[in-house]
Amino acid sequence: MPAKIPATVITGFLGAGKTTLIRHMLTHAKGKRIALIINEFGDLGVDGDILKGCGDSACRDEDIMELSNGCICCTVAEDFIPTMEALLARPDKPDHIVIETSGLALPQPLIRAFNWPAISTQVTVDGVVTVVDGRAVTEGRFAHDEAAVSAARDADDSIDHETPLSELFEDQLACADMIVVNKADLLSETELALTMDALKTGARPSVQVVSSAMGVLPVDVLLGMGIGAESDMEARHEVHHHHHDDEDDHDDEDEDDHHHHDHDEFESFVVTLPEITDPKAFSAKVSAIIAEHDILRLKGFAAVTGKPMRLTIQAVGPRIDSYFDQPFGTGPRETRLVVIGQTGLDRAAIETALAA
Ligand SMILES: Nc1nc2c(ncn2[C@@H]2O[C@H](COP(=O)(O)OP(=O)(O)OP(=O)(O)O)[C@@H](O)[C@H]2O)c(=O)[nH]1
Repeated sequence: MPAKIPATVITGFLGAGKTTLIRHMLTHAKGKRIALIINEFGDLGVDGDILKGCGDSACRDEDIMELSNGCICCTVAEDFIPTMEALLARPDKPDHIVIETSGLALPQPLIRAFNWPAISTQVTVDGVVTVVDGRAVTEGRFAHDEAAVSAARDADDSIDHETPLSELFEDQLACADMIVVNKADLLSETELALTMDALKTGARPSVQVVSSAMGVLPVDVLLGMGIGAESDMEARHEVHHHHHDDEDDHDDEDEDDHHHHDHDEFESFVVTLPEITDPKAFSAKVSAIIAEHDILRLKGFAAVTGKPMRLTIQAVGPRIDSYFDQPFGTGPRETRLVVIGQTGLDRAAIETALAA
């Protein structure tokens, strides 16, 4: 039997730094051929675009496969499995497969899909890497106080104290074989140490917790964890159930209902604008709009008058980043931004404010 191809799943909340980490990995995995499957929330393939054309890469553009933008947990059967099968049917097989889940995905159904016969005979899960925005965690953006929650639960089983945000975050952590506390550059040494300790305390004993800035980690640390064993799959499963143990004993179907529900909590839309003239002023305005409308994530590309390069705009919560990344291709010179938030965003007001 030929050796199975190892697959690494990269998960983590919106804007944690998954794409940044993968980009670093692809440009430092010399000699390996990596195939990449991307599932992004929102209708604009920003991540795929950033990863394609990143020059000296272990992944050729044709080895980057983007899943249609549905939620990966709900479309595993229709989308992910056929994509994997197509990849595995190619004559030139990759050395490693990397899957980037959307920041809003619950990774569990995806991980279970590796047990499908057509896949399990050829691919093994090497590890699940959960990327965490160290700054957001330190600021308590996903906070929920573990002790307070369990005390309240003990007092009254029927109370659901978790917001969808913290629940998603915990599910992503529960699946991890390795937790990467990213954005270490935005933390003091003490903050970083405290955050890492807190994550270690909450994780299974075998889980490694490492830190990074801009996703810089040795490729061998990320790929080649060699944790495909059934026992670990079981462990992940159990931790997952543990987090929902307020709802008795549910089977897989219940879980599917459950995350359908989670995904109704979020929405996204794309705003298309003409060229912008003043990137600084535009960034400042975008920041203000994000704060006013409680937008979780905004990203895309802007056309700036007089500049041949397109301006990549990335905002995660209150932080906004912009940089010129590559020339406009053949596409129209326009500004396209994807806006992601919890359901109830005032789309009309956001569009008007951005266009003003
Ligand atoms: N300061 C700092 N910024 C970072 C770091 N890692 C990523 N970023 C920035 O954070 C923003 C989001 O990074 P991405 O890599 O796109 O995050 P992601 O997890 O792929 O985002 P989604 O795909 O939208 O969920 C970008 O502006 C990055 O440049 C880091 O370690 N430090």
